[in-house]
Amino acid sequence: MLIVDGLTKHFEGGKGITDVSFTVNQGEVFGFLGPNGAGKSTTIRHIMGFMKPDKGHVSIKGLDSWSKHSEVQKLIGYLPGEIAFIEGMNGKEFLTFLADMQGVDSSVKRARLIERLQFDASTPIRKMSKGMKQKVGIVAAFMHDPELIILDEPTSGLDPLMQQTFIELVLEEKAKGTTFLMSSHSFTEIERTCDRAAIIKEGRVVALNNMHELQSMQRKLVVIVFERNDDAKQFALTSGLPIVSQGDSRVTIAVQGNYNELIRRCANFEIRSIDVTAQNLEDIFMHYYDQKENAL
Ligand SMILES: Nc1ncnc2c1ncn2[C@@H]1O[C@H](COP(=O)(O)OP(=O)(O)OP(=O)(O)O)[C@@H](O)[C@H]1O
Repeated sequence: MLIVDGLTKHFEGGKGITDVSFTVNQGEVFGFLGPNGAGKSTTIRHIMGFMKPDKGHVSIKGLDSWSKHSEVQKLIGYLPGEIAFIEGMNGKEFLTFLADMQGVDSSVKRARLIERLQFDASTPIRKMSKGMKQKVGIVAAFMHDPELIILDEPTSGLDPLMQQTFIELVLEEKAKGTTFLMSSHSFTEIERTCDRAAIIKEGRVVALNNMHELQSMQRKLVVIVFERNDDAKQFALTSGLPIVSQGDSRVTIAVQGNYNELIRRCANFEIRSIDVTAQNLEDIFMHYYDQKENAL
């Protein structure tokens, strides 16, 4: 469905993207992960045909994104990182305006999406919160049943309940065979929706994994509080597990699959509490790159 091949664009000042390549198959949900400024939006703008690459190309259903951009854009539902609204319109008027341009009668689906996302579309856009504007953008990307939906950080500004509704919407469309590419900072969002994901850093794809592989990269941080400070000290010295931090009666360790070992080691001590938190995406990147660099 989508082929990104050797995409390179260098901006003045040395930023940009270099040799970005990946493919997204029909019906697949593909995640695009990376820290701020990694090059996600730049890649997406090339896919949309808004920018001419220095090198490489993008094709969608065999059509070149740059030279055939108007045909390509008809196939896509697109949510940009920052939506450009038209002055003076309310949500409904803006969506009707877009629907006319899309040339598809999407009124039924539009109303359903507005109901699911629970917002008042008759609110003037200039009075809308960031989250409400984001909802208008999501409706615009989904309403005309495009074959490919491209979303640039779709849940930024949405509360946790709406993030959940968004995940459900993606899964429903996926079940119908819609293809997705979405950039995100949220591991949970990517984990719940995507089949595969690429990790981009400093303009280069540094990893391309299926979700199972990505999940196994996610370490858990386990905070153990011991009954006695001495026990905490001894545990830290003798457990052989990777200690992240230690102080008084508290020891934090990073666990990546070695749960049995953790439980065995803890069994010798009086434990007051154990808390487990998942590493955030940024930490996964850091850990992943550290490993890579050490391996080189
Ligand atoms: N038109 C441009 N001219 C010059 N530099 C640019 C331009 N567009 C993007 N950049 C730079 O290229 C780099 C990649 O930006 P991009 O917006 O693609 O990152 P991103 O991964 O989407 O980040 P974020 O998560 O913050 O949205 C950044 O350093 C950015 O400042």
